[in-house]
Amino acid sequence: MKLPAAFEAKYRDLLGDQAPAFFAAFDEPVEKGFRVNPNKATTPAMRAKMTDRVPYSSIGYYGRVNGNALEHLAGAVYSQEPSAMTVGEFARPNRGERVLDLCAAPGGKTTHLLSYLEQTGLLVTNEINPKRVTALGDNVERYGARNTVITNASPAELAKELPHFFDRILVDAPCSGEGMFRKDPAAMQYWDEDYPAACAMRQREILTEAVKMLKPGGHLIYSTCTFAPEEDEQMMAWLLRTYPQFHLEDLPKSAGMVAAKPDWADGNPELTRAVRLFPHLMRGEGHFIAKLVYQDETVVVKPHRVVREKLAAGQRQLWDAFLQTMGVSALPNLTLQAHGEQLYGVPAAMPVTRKLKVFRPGLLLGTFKKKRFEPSYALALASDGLNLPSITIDQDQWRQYVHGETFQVNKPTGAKNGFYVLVCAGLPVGFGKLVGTTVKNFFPKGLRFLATPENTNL
Ligand SMILES: C[S@@+](CC[C@H](N)C(=O)[O-])C[C@H]1O[C@@H](n2cnc3c(N)ncnc32)[C@H](O)[C@@H]1O
Repeated sequence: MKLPAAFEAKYRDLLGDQAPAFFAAFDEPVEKGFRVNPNKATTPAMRAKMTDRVPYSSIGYYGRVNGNALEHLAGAVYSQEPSAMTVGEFARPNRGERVLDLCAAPGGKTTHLLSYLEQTGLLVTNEINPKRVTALGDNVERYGARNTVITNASPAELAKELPHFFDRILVDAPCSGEGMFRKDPAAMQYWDEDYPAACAMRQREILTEAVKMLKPGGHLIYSTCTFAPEEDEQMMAWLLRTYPQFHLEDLPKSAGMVAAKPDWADGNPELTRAVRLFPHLMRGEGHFIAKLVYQDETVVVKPHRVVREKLAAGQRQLWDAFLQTMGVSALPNLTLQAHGEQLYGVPAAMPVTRKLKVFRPGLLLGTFKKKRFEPSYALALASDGLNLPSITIDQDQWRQYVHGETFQVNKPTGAKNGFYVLVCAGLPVGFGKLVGTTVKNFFPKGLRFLATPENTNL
């Protein structure tokens, strides 16, 4: 692979006798990987693929999955390059925590964090770029999150609204992308020898805002997919010098990971606690990860006001009537908020914000039509554990469903006409409306495609 000459010269110098192996790795094939979602069912097709486990992740595997397969569309698997899985593993949140993913699209790390939050606590997942936030929304929807708010804000805008609020913040920083040259050679187009320094300036701005949002005792996880010391060791050295309240926590180095290199920055030995991933030393692309703990006794954390319910009396009646047909009295840990005709369930832990650009204030529950409530696709995908009425369909019926067709089912004994979550191989795949033995199709029009056994094979 033809690498930029200045890149080669830089790393020949930095890596010394390791340089030939490093450059040779650029001509090796890229490792593919996928994660399974522990909050969803595991299908037989998944089990057949879960043979070569990524050693540092209990939910990660080497191998490739098909984006059109049932398991992907229903959020049971997520395609992710194996090295990128280290970030979610080192960032691993505890149940109930308030977590911020500050640079989140398209959502690889966000879906990983969701796997460990198990629908508890709060995940605020943010993407500054309005064009990229849609993909983040799609992945959060597929993963079936009920504890997530998606914002489309700058780090400074978020920091104004949510000071010292989070237990854990992930900054998966925009970077010079050198670690992705092998996987995505187009990344080289943007690169010149000054690019890492320009990226570092932006990373310092992002980190300056991120530190304002951590609770004392909270954790900050910083990651890049570049080899550039300016954005890796030097960024962490700058942070430790600027904010003495931060300390690096030691990350275990396994499966070919190596310690970060103090002599590529200011010599601070603490930097060895961070991790570097080199493609010539492990099965994956280039990454850098550091985990910091914030210890500051002087910070006064002000209480945050939680979001209140907001919906008109008529809307409340329609929602209650819908819940009654579903046989449940309420959905746990969600505050109802109508935005026009759309009803959202806002995670109960979400505080009031005033000037934040919010892309999704929570889980979209559905839409108020004239005299009825129509449940959303997102609610069906997030329905694991909610005990909503369901109808089991087979793979042929699922293919008809994603193509937008109506289809026939064996009516479950005593089943009334109305909305049902359709479940295929244990996975909720969307709503259907049962009328007699016919299922009317509520699969989103924009997602429909002609599915065959071949093109939907996992
Ligand atoms: C490495 S990517 C994130 C990948 C994502 N975490 C994932 O795992 O799928 C970095 C993201 O930072 C965003 N970004 C760019 N400039 C930013 C800024 N000034 N503040 C915050 N995020 C920024 C980019 O739009 C991009 O989506």
